[in-house]
Amino acid sequence: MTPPTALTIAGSDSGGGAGIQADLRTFFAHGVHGLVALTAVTVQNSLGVQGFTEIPADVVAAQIKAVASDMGVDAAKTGMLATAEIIRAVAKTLDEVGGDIPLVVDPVAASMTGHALLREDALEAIRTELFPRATLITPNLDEVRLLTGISVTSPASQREAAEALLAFGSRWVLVKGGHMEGSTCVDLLTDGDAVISLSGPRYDTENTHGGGDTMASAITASLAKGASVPDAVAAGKKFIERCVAESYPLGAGVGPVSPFWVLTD
Ligand SMILES: Nc1ncnc2c1ncn2[C@@H]1O[C@H](COP(=O)(O)OP(=O)(O)OP(=O)(O)O)[C@@H](O)[C@H]1O
Ligand SMILES: Cc1ncc(CO)c(N)n1
Repeated sequence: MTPPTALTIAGSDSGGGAGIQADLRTFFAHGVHGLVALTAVTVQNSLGVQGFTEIPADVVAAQIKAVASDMGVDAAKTGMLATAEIIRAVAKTLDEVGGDIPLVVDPVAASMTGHALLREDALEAIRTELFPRATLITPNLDEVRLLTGISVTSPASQREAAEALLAFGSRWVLVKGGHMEGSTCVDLLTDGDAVISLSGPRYDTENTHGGGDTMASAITASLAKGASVPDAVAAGKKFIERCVAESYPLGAGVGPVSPFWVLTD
């Protein structure tokens, strides 16, 4: 039987733990066929990002059109978009191929080691071009600070930030709390009416490379299967928790989260 399809519009991680590699293995783990529009090639390992080169914006647009026109896209997500030009091309192309495709925008600005994955003017383009088209945006706390100026340190400031982000026009906002202090990891999901707090244990591991990408692509896979946003996010939270719990060391730096448990569960 033909499985649902999910499109990732994102960069390649040569280390295999983040970017399109994380997205494709997460789609596979959900029984969803992954489609790819590659935006950039990063030179990256467990120690960080050594550099990247972007794909021409018209080639990014052509990849989206090629798969959407022939195979169909049940849900899409964006990760590393690299430049404002690529962001504008992605927004325009998504409008052309079907504005009603559920879209998860993970506003990737930097790797977890702090290396920029976005040229300087591009975060503003994500905010103005993609957020209004998004079903859900999934910023981490660094991205929240860059986008709103709010430093999230408490449940109250997490909620304040979520409301400020909603004003940029996405249907739903998920403020991820992976970088907050404490023995639990609390993510906050809201559409302005519903406010849903998703809390889980914080696992004691350094190996969280690809965690944000894996969570956003798990949510996208559930949306591709027809789940509602709250159900897709709740399932994504369970999925990423297990992937963090089973993460493994690889290289001298930060190892990746792992979806391999689905093969033996
Ligand atoms: N140590 C941990 N234990 C359990 N869950 C975690 C841990 N770290 C992060 N998470 C969860 O993983 C998901 C991703 O969160 P996080 O805030 O780390 O995203 P991110 O910063 O975008 O990821 P990345 O590390 O890939 O940049 C969230 O649901 C968060 O609660
Ligand atoms: C290609 C790529 N996309 C996203 C991230 C963020 O995890 C990364 N490190 N590399």
